[in-house]
Amino acid sequence: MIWPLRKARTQDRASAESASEPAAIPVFLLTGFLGAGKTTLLNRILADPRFADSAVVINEFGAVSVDHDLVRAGPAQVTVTSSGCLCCTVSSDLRGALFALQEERAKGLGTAFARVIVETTGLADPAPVVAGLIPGTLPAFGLRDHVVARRFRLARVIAAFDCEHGAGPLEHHFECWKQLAFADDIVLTKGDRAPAAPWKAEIAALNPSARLHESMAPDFDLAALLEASSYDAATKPEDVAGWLALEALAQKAPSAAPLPGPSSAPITAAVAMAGPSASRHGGIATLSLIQDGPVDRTAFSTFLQMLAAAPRGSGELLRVKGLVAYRDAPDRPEIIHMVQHALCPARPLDGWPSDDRRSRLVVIGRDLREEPLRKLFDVTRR
Ligand SMILES: Nc1nc2c(ncn2[C@@H]2O[C@H](COP(=O)(O)OP(=O)(O)OP(=O)(O)O)[C@@H](O)[C@H]2O)c(=O)[nH]1
Repeated sequence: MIWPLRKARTQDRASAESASEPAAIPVFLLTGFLGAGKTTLLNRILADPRFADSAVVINEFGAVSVDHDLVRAGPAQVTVTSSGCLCCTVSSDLRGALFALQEERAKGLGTAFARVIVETTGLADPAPVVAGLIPGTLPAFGLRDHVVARRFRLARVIAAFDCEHGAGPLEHHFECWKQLAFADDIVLTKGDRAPAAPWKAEIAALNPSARLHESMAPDFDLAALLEASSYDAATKPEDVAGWLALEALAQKAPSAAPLPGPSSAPITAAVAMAGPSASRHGGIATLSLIQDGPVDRTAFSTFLQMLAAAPRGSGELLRVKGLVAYRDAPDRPEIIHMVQHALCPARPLDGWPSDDRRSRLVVIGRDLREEPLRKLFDVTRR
């Protein structure tokens, strides 16, 4: 007789608490290597009325902002973190962004949202980001982190994998491998450019628990990616628990420094990822190329072709993205994408997406030679 009564009282208290405490907002981490198709997937999600009530956190690095101009956010609230790569600044940037979203929500400001989608940079190591979102894994700093831990929960990790250009990153960039290992869902992209089938066995062996989707498949439903759940590291490949434990150790140590990435090559390009990012992403740097006004169409096309044809000895080119306007159409900028050395079709816009009307490109690569690149780009202004 006593136990049922006690149980009932405990349940009463629990339900009273849950009535006063709003349910934690699910956070979906969207990851995948440079150019894998994260922003494309995010734009698809944001264009779907079922997910219009999403807030978005975008991480960009480099001296010039490009990424958030490529997101077609619609009514979604977009927060940009830009002090470094998310995996190196998770404690400050991501938790800070979530706290700010929560504060606005509490004050009734901003657009109401039912979930948060965080798009990481393509080089992000998912371990610190996931660790930062699982309460108790990384140290909490003050009220902010306790609020974030209570009000948000990591729901799913979604990784995009590029069937066309994925081989190089998977072989040479450990981040790519790790992004797949942490994922609940892996979206195979660019199935229109290269078949997805040959990748399935390899990816399933890497992460047997992940659900595989093909972004071009007629039955691909975005709702499957964004379903309510709680991230469970225990269901992932064994290494995942080890990487999370290492993050916790590294951050709890008094001289906490980010764990280095697999490469320790020196940074040579101009805008190397600042501060701690440099040690995690050793050797990979971002270079920003900016023209205040529109550029010459022919000269710019030559510039891109030369970049695409650049021999391996001139550095490892991983990604080029940006917004460029031509002199003959200064109010209709075009979105430029290159994934590794492959130029993607440019997408013209009806107008500038923000007040920043500079033609600007971000070039990401390893051991890029800055001077020749800048000189080549300067020609586009003449
Ligand atoms: N043909 C084709 N192109 C795609 C597909 N998905 C993405 N792309 C193109 O690939 C390029 C890179 O796509 P993004 O969505 O910007 O890739 P991302 O992962 O956000 O890239 P980062 O910002 O560098 O991390 C763009 O030109 C896209 O249009 C796809 O399924 N098929």
